Amino acid sequence: MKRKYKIAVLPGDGIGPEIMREGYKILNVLQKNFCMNIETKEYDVGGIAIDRHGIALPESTLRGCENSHAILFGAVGGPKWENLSSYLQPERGALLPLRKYFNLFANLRPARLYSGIENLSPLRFEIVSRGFNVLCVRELIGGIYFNKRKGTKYVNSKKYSFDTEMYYQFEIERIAHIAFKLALSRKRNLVSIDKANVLETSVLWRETVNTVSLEYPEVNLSHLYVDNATMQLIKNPDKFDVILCSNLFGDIISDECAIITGSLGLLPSASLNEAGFGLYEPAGGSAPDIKGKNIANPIALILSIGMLFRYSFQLIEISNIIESVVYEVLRLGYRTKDILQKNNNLVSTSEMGDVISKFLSYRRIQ
Ligand SMILES: NC(=O)c1ccc[n+]([C@@H]2O[C@H](COP(=O)([O-])OP(=O)(O)OC[C@H]3O[C@@H](n4cnc5c(N)ncnc54)[C@H](O)[C@@H]3O)[C@@H](O)[C@H]2O)c1
Ligand SMILES: CC(C)[C@H](C(=O)O)[C@@H](O)C(=O)O
Ligand SMILES: [Mg+2]
Repeated sequence: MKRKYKIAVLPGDGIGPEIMREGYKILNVLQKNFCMNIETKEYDVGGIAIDRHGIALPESTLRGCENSHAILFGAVGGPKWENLSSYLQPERGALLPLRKYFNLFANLRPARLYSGIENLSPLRFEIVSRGFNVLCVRELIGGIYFNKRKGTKYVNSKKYSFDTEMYYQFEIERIAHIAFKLALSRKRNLVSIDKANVLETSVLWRETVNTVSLEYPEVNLSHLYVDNATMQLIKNPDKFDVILCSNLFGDIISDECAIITGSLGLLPSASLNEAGFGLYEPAGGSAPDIKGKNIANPIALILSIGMLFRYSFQLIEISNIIESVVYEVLRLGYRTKDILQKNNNLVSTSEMGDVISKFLSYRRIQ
């Protein structure tokens, strides 16, 4: 009997449902043309869940995710829910708890500028023609995002707020091992990013990454302060291979990596736990500014499906095919508005999904 692949689909808010529609087209092609037994079940999450169930992460959604082999996530958040108490909002009420609940500490965000489509980048051709192929490895369930010592208080009637950055050594160790292992399968070049000239957590981060590095003598490790790293990425993007960051620094650095490749709408992500269970989502958000216009780029979501097949189902060939079809379509000049250049063929969200699924349907597993 064919293995059944059960995917919990959480479209969410804003452009989430729009790009997810294109994701379904890809899954349908895999089902029909690649004879895969894929079962999808959709659940509410984020603002839409607040509207329908009163909370951003309903029990039914959590149970649905638990009963699946992987989670495919669109995006959450938007102006409609911004005035709720912060812990009830879609981001802090659903996305962060989902990451924590499933222990998804390893966030992989691969950003790549393929040759022939360097013009997608806002950087000068002479810089990007040297190449850009980076895997951002972000710690996802620790640090300043999750520490409970946070809040807003008054002292002598002066209002203040605080958040606390804190890392256990084991949290740094486990994400460092992931980054080193991934570096072994790439160019063996790892840059760890911190702010060890100022922050205690970064001193521990650097010390721990150095200790872990002793187990990976084949990997060339270097450290950069985060301010310098943001600059070096723009100046010498080709010098990076794997980047290791804390939760907050990884959030920022990964958006920078995305725009080096042309758009946030191109950056996929996988968030994994020790057992390999994963949540897959575009690195970008619900993009309220372009919601409902059929102009959002569905590629980050489609590449996230590719990552899902790679990391949760170990179907590497399927994942490679999805990736290569996406880059073929881009090379042929099909572009959504966010990455449109002169002489390109402007397509809508749904047309991009149609083109990619059509090209995918011509492919076969060897
Ligand atoms: N994973 C998530 O669910 C997630 C991630 C980031 C932000 N958010 C939420 O999304 C909302 C908007 O946040 P923001 O505006 O800071 O970030 P955003 O990522 O939604 O948008 C930033 C910019 O990138 C563009 N963009 C993003 N994805 C795109 C795509 N697929 N195609 C074309 N352009 C795209 C947007 O139009 C916008 O100009 C907030 O509520 C935020 O908290 C959610
Ligand atoms: C929406 C937000 C909580 C989230 C994060 O900060 O992790 C997003 O920006 C991301 O990059 O996945
Ligand atoms: Mg982000």
